[in-house]
Amino acid sequence: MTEHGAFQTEIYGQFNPPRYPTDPTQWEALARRLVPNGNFMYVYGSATTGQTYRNNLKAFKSRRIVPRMLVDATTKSTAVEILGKKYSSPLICAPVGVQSIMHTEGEEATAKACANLGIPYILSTASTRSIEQAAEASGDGERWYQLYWPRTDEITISLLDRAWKSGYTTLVVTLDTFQLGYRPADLDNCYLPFIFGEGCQVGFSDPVFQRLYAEGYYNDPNVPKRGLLDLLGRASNPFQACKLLYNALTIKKSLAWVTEMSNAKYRTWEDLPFLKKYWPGKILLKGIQSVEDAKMAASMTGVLDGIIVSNHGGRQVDGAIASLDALENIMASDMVRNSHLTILFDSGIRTGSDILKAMALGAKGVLIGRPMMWGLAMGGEAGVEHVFKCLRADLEINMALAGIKNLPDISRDILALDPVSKL
Ligand SMILES: Cc1cc2nc3c(=O)[nH]c(=O)nc-3n(C[C@H](O)[C@H](O)[C@H](O)COP(=O)(O)O)c2cc1C
Ligand SMILES: O=C(O)C(=O)c1ccccc1
Repeated sequence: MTEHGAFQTEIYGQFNPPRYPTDPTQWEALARRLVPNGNFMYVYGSATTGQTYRNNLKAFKSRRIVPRMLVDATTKSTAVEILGKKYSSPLICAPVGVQSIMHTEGEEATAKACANLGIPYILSTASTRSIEQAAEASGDGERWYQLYWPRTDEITISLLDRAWKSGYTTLVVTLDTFQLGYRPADLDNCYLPFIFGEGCQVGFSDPVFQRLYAEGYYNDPNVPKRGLLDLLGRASNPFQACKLLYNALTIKKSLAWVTEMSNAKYRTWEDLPFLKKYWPGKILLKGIQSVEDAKMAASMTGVLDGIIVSNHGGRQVDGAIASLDALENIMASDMVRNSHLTILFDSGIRTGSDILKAMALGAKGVLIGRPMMWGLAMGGEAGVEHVFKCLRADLEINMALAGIKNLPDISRDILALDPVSKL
């Protein structure tokens, strides 16, 4: 556990200027300059008009912290307990796919940064590293596995088995992305990394997927087979022929894996006990926004351990409720508040005071998405570490200045609605 003010000294006790900006509002602009435009836009982008994304941020701005004075804050601590384990801060790394588009070290860099700081790392099913590679990078660190629930049960069982054997302790089942949202930036840029196998490593390294693929399980009898000569005949030189052949082979395999990953649409609440049967650890549902769904989750004692209130960073439903508003609604339910569920939150967290606001509304921990990716773009492992260190110092300092001694004591009484935004 960290001592009083430890995160603040981590940032202030430096004799040289920091390598990366400490202002959270500068990370995105820096990342924009550092990576190719298509890659940047994939991470930055959101659904259709971007209104859900903007609403996520606005929901934070419309709530203001009302600081209390003459509170003895000498024992201030950002420590929290999540799912029965103690952590020095409520920060959690969000599951983010295709991290190689931000930095060549991809998920390995993020996993190492999290392990160095004692922050739970969540590996996405859409990763550019296998379950085992990411586990090795995460070492002794706490790690969770995010599931895009495959269509084929045998593959689901294989993924769960690999993850458990590789030391992942908690399963995060993402429900809101059984297909990608309508994302104009990627459509205009023709940007879809998975088609070329980027982000398919969890599947490509899976023995069951490999076997099924080799057995022709994914061959669609309705699609006429295009002959090899027909394909190669379209190339104007041998180099292009090799490229066409390579792409055709990868695209076929990628499409097979993407089909596997895009099938949560067939799942209902009744299917959840299946996961419990094959997963000995804790299970969280990610992507809950409605009070009704939160209540459903609360009724599933013995199967579910918690929910992550999230709208996927505004990337899925355009015009959806801001995630912070959803959290407030959900926490107003007595049934949810008094249930066994651990409530986590994401979508729109950019600063330490945002973390305070989400916790004041009832979150026990918060997932950081895009800011972590900007850190990855800025400097790989060191960049991700920097972003997390800044966020937790910012949290610690604002907490003390607002008169909050311990995060578990925080309540919504410290919040006021911004009168301007209500106009
Ligand atoms: C580039 C990108 C890829 C993502 N990939 C996944 C994923 O594979 N699985 C998942 O559950 N969530 C995924 N998410 C959603 C994040 O886990 C998280 O919900 C979201 O980024 C939070 O919003 P924020 O970016 O405003 O912090 C992704 C988000 C981004 C930006
Ligand atoms: O882009 C995303 O938001 C996302 O969740 C995802 C889904 C599949 C592959 C890669 C990322």
